[in-house]
Amino acid sequence: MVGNPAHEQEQRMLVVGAELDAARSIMDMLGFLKRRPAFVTFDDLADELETESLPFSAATLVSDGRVGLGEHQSAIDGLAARLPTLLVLDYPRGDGDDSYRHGKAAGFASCMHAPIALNQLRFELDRLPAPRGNGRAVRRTRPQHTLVGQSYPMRRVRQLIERVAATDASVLILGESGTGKELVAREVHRTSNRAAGAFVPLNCGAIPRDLLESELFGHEKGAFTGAITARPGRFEMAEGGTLFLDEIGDMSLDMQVKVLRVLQEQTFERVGSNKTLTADVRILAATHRNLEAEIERGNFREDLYYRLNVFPIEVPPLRDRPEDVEPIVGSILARLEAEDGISLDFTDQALVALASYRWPGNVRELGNIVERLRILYPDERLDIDRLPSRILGADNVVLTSGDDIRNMERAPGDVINGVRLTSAGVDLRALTTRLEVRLITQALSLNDGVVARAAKMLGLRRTTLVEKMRKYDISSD
Ligand SMILES: Nc1ncnc2c1ncn2[C@@H]1O[C@H](COP(=O)(O)OP(=O)(O)OP(=O)(O)O)[C@@H](O)[C@H]1O
Repeated sequence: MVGNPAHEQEQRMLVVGAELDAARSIMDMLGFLKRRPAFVTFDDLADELETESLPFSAATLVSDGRVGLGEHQSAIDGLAARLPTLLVLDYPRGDGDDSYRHGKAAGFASCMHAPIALNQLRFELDRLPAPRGNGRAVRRTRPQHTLVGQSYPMRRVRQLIERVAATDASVLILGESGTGKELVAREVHRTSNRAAGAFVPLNCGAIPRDLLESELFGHEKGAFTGAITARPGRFEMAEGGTLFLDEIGDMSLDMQVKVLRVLQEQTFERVGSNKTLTADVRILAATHRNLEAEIERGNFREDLYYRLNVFPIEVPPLRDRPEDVEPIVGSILARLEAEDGISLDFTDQALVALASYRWPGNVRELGNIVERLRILYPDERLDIDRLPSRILGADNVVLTSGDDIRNMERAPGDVINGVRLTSAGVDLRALTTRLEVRLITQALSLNDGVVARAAKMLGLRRTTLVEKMRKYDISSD
């Protein structure tokens, strides 16, 4: 299935521009993203469109300001009607507003201002819709990198996104690593009135301390050793759009002061310059750290915390929304299959096992496991015995379905019907202990630590539960 020629054709991208040089950097990025770009000038576009079935899945149109979009209007309209088209405006913001308005009217799938970051382009490409009725180029709908899951906690997250998107408020996105904080940030941007501007992410924890300042604010030529040319920073790149400061908890105190100033005064300077620039940028920040604890430890500024925390969104860990596991697996499989044609399926038992696992690495860990299984078992339907041992380990009890848990009162025996022993075997004592500990802890927390009520819920005498709590060192608070 890999390398299916029809599929390769699906991935081709037509790039339209005034001349090849103007489109060079976007062509390079598209090549890197395996979109097999083919270039055509505005002048030749009409001829290209004569072909009955275009061998492309999408198009990118680069307007560098010298050729206004209006000049080739009918060809461009024809293109946008046949292929989902990404519009790249490669000239200073403000100059091309008319062309941009025209661009919207011509029905472009998306519009971005240069300079464009690779991951920004990848994200936009993932969101492009399928080609419209173009014969040969019709393909499966490409599922996108979007927030999947209809569990109550995720519906709540979506409600919060909806509520805050329309405002310009700063948002602090909290949650464990891999829960989808960046996706939440992208969703806020996508649904905000800054959506036509850039979404510029920056992982503050991944950039060495001494480079972070110039990464954020840019620098002038000669500002420090190695600053051979002047460079804009992320604030400038995000002008009119959104800057996503990931892992803000890892930012040093002196950088926190500088970010706070932009939040308060909307101004900053490039490193090595005393010219003050203004920033029309919405800030979204995320962290897996407990910032209040970091404030107490003196690692995070309280004033910045309150500035950022205008609207907090907490993304729940995957173990708190097991019903999302199956749809997320489905969406990951569909997306990857659209990319390389390899399919994979799971039996119901395997899906239940995946949903019962604790997922310490959250959705990222789930995605990695699914990707690995596709490589190991392409085009197979996987049962429970194909899953990694840690998923079937003593930490995990496999239940037949969520309904069985809810029906426990009526048919307690059903809960264990789905437990399956694999050839790897199991440490029964450890498994039983963990099951006991888990159910006791849950019963206590569901009953606000009231032991008598928890005991009733577990069908135990109070004294027996107290004994077990002592044995396993479980406290009631
Ligand atoms: N609800 C979801 N539906 C589909 N995919 C998801 C969902 N949540 C997360 N993902 C995927 O999981 C991976 C990790 O998500 P993301 O990078 O947004 O997490 P994060 O919380 O920002 O992680 P970190 O704290 O490590 O930066 C990404 O590949 C993302 O596409």
